[in-house]
Amino acid sequence: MSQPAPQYPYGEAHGPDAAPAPHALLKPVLGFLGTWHGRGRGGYPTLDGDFAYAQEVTFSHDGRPFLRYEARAWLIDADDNPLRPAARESGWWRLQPDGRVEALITQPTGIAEIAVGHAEEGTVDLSTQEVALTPTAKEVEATRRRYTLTGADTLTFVHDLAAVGQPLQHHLSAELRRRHDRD
Ligand code: HEM
Repeated sequence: MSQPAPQYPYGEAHGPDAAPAPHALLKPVLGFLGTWHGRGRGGYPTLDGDFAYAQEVTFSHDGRPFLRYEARAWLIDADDNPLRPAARESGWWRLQPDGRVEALITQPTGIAEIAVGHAEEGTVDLSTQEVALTPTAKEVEATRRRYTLTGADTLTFVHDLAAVGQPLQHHLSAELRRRHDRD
């Protein structure tokens, strides 16, 4: 008797030419749309040494003036073999008419960030406005994230971190390439 539950009827676009058409406010970030992967290096004064990691990042939209953002990383050895899963996060970048970006980003380590910044052609620079922590999360005070399109298919990412009593400083940098098998 009962009808099948309705399926979500709206599409998700992973590229500027995919449907639905992007909202006009997404113009400064159209080059980010899609899935990226690559390698990076990280470290922090409280850690024993630097580490190498690989990462996959996806930006998509549903026609409204925000991007959906998802990233997952894993540690790798010198031959690119996976060592263990590392940070994951997901969130939303809300584009404003003057190019400001308001971002909401959450991580399974108990950290939720509200970050603000701006998008110009090819770069997005976000700094923490507020961090909320679950009771057992590591003490994170602030972050700064810079994403730069260095070519149509290359994206660099730099992440600074103020946490566990340390001032804002480098935690991660990565160079990502666009994946063409997913659009
Ligand atoms: C590509 C993404 C990331 C990678 C590969 C990464 C990797 C690491 C690694 C390997 C450690 C050492 C502890 C461990 O082995 O788990 C660490 C520590 C830490 N990371 Fe990250 N991380 C990433 C993103 C982030 C982000 C987005 C934040 C915060 C917003 C963050 C905050 C921290 C903090 C607070 C510590 C602990 C430092 C300490 O207790 O001394 N990480 N990270």
